[in-house]
Amino acid sequence: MLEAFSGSDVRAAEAPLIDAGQGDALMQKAAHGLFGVVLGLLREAGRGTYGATAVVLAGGGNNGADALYAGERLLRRGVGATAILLSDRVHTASLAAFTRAGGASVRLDDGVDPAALATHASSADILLDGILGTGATGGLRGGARAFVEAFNDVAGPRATRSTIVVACDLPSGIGVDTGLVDGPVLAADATVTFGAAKPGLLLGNGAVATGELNVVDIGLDFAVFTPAARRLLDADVAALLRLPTPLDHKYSRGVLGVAAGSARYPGAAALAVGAALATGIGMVRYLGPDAVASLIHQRNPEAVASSGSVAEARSQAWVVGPGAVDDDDQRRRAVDAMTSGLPVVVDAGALAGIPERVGPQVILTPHAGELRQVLAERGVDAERSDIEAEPAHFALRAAEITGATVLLKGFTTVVAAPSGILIAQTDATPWLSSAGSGDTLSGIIGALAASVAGDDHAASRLGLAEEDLWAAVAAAGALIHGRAGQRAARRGPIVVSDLRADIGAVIAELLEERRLAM
Ligand SMILES: NC(=O)C1=CN([C@@H]2O[C@H](COP(=O)(O)OP(=O)(O)OC[C@H]3O[C@@H](n4cnc5c(N)ncnc54)[C@H](OP(=O)(O)O)[C@@H]3O)[C@@H](O)[C@H]2O)[C@@H](O)CC1
Ligand SMILES: Nc1ncnc2c1ncn2[C@@H]1O[C@H](COP(=O)(O)OP(=O)(O)O)[C@@H](O)[C@H]1O
Ligand SMILES: [K+]
Repeated sequence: MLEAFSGSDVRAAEAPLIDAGQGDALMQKAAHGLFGVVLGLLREAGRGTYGATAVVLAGGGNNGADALYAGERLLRRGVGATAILLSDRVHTASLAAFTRAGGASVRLDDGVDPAALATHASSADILLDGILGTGATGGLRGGARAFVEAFNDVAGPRATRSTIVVACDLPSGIGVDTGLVDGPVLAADATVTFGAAKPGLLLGNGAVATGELNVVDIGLDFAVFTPAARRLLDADVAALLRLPTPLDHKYSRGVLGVAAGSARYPGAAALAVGAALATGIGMVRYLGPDAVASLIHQRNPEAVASSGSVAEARSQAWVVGPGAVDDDDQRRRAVDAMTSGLPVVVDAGALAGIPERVGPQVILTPHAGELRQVLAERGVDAERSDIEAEPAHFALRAAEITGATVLLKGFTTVVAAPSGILIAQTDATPWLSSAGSGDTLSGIIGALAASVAGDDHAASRLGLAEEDLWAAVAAAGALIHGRAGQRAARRGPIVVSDLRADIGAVIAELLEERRLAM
């Protein structure tokens, strides 16, 4: 599990080492880690160090010093590096070391055109962003802001620009603890963060600006601190997957009940059932209109269908709501499932009927528009854009008010548990933003919930409290869904109903990694 600690906790973890006179050693470790990642990126781009060019952006704090020391190392390896100083008081010793190694520098002050410096920066192979680190407050200001705006103008969007931007500790322009981007941001191709990840690297637009995340160990001890956000890694998801044993039968492997679909939206139920079955669950029981059951049976004859009640259809977990609108039977089933005490994934149509207070085993899976509605019904007014800007804040708020686990969908999926823990996944591809994609996600999460429902050790295998298991299950579903999307996108644009083969393949890969790690 990747754990992220707030800027103030990182400072507190550094404090004893700095008091012991090791501040400079920490900085050298950070710079060395950054340098190593840059070498790797140059190699990946098919470049050596000789003849390659780098530009170091240095702000007024220690973040600039890390970048300048990394620049010094690059210079000594034959990289042509120059520095752009974006503050009047750049760290003296690191600038001197950079200069001694042969690096020229230019200061952005009155009379210097940011666009000219941006053009210079955008012609380099590597741009090291040492403008702002954990000392950042608010959106970019002053010369730093002018430079980043000019650079983004000149270099164009990340996907098409030629310079590789490497953020030192965090991309300048993101909120360290929130990921909030308020104004321009220097989006990175890779971020090298020191000591531990910061929450802003995992959340919201900050996660988008982070690119590939590398954590460099500089010897800080976080044992007494609580992570402010987490990200599941492959090994965590693999640890949740349940392998069938010779003693298993279809019921012991977990049965998922699905009360989804309606005369108006039959397809959503077929997608949720298909995705659940693709995870390798023991059985899916479908409850809903006969016409929807027939559609499901065209692709999944193994689904067991009826028009009965939740109490009659014995299951270990439920999915309710996808495609279920204007259908009183489905509405009743959704409420029965949510009050049954069993884990239940609540999506789309069922989000409008959540009882006032539920437990963390109830997993809500809204997109920002649906979360806006859930909050509005409980007296919290927020615009959809507010929720998109600060997804973690609003997901936590909804979890606190309802008592449910809340998974907020988007490029970055944020999961908030009522206990206050946050898990954020960035495994998806924008190709997944298509109709029916969320129905698939609920099927995957529901199947995982059914298969871990009887596993008393699942939470502790991940180092989590029992009550937070459902947040991990939801996040694991998001990882599998996102990864399946990435796999499918290699073939071309995604057709959601074709994702099921990729879901199975992703699970096979995760299980294989687990086998190799044992
Ligand atoms: N401590 C350690 O031992 C280690 C720390 N390490 C490194 O130190 C970094 C933290 O360094 P830091 O505390 O110096 O803060 P940092 O982010 O570089 O700069 C803050 C300066 O920026 C300015 N500023 C602030 N907000 C702004 C804005 N929105 N827009 C524009 N300017 C803004 C503000 O100036 P002001 O505006 O207040 O005059 C302030 O002076 C950390 O991320 C890591 O890289 C590693 O080496 C490992 C060891
Ligand atoms: N920009 C994006 N990049 C990656 N994934 C996205 C993006 N936007 C949405 N998604 C994912 O696509 C799915 C959309 O779900 P949802 O909005 O409920 O669609 P539907 O109800 O049509 O199935 C979610 O899993 C969400 O995380
Ligand atoms: K930075």
